[in-house]
Amino acid sequence: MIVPFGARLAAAMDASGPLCVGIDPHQSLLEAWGLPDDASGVRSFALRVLEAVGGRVAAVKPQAAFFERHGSAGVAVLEEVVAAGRDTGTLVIVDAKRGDIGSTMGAYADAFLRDGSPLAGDALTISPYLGFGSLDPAIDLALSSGRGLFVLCLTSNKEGHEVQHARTDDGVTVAARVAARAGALNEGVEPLGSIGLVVGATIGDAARRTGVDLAAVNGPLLAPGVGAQGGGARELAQVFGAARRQVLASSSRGVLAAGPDVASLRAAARRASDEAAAALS
Ligand SMILES: O=C(O)c1cc(=O)[nH]c(=O)n1[C@@H]1O[C@H](COP(=O)(O)O)[C@@H](O)[C@H]1O
Repeated sequence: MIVPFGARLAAAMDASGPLCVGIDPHQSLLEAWGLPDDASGVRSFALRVLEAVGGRVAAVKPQAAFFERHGSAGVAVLEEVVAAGRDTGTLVIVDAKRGDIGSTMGAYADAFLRDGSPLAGDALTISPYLGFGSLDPAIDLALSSGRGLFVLCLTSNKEGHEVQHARTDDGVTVAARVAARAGALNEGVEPLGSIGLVVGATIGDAARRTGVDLAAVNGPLLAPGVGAQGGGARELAQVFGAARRQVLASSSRGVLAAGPDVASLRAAARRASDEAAAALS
């Protein structure tokens, strides 16, 4: 029986706390860890993070760009990391932020969401800014394979408002429309739907200002921006309010800066997870 991603994530957050550790092998971090800026360095880095946090946090999120910048050898490492992450029992969210017209989106869906594909983790980040309907092939495949999606809604970067806060002909903001479409797909699903949103921990009161009803999404809310971008306990509580139980706080550099020592990385992840749990309880 296929257990949907939303149910698997809810169980993982209950068991391990509401933290996702981003695996972002920045050039500067590789250097700080004494690793070469090539695919072998990225491999050592990512496997070290998995050794530290695999099976101990709800999810990990390898950021595809940092693997892709090393070409096919880097992509092969991403495939290895997706498999190794899943082997630890921790959910793997592949952060590739894909988005394209529907027919091409079908090919991305095959790559990142189809059983047997080496790049398919448990969930994928995707962009709805070619129109929410363009995501249909990914939504169909995610739901039929027990995987999840995190659709960019209110992102943590300062430029996101240009598109996300814009109002459509009927006066509804783009972000509110994205959230409503995700909510419709998750309607009535217990304990949590599988079509999540990305809502940055740094957005302040933007959900209220844009008319986004986060609780009504009834799906997971991936909250990057924790740690290095300034999101902390106060920000998480402020941004998410009544939707707190849906939040998966995500930190990359905030945890990774504690490396390369495994015990230090593990302790940093524990602290971040405990802080997020306290802020979201
Ligand atoms: O989808 C994401 O994960 C994401 C969305 C967003 O709005 N903001 C954001 O920072 N991210 C990702 O989250 C990670 C943040 O890294 P740190 O700032 O080091 O914690 C990066 O991999 C970003 O690409």
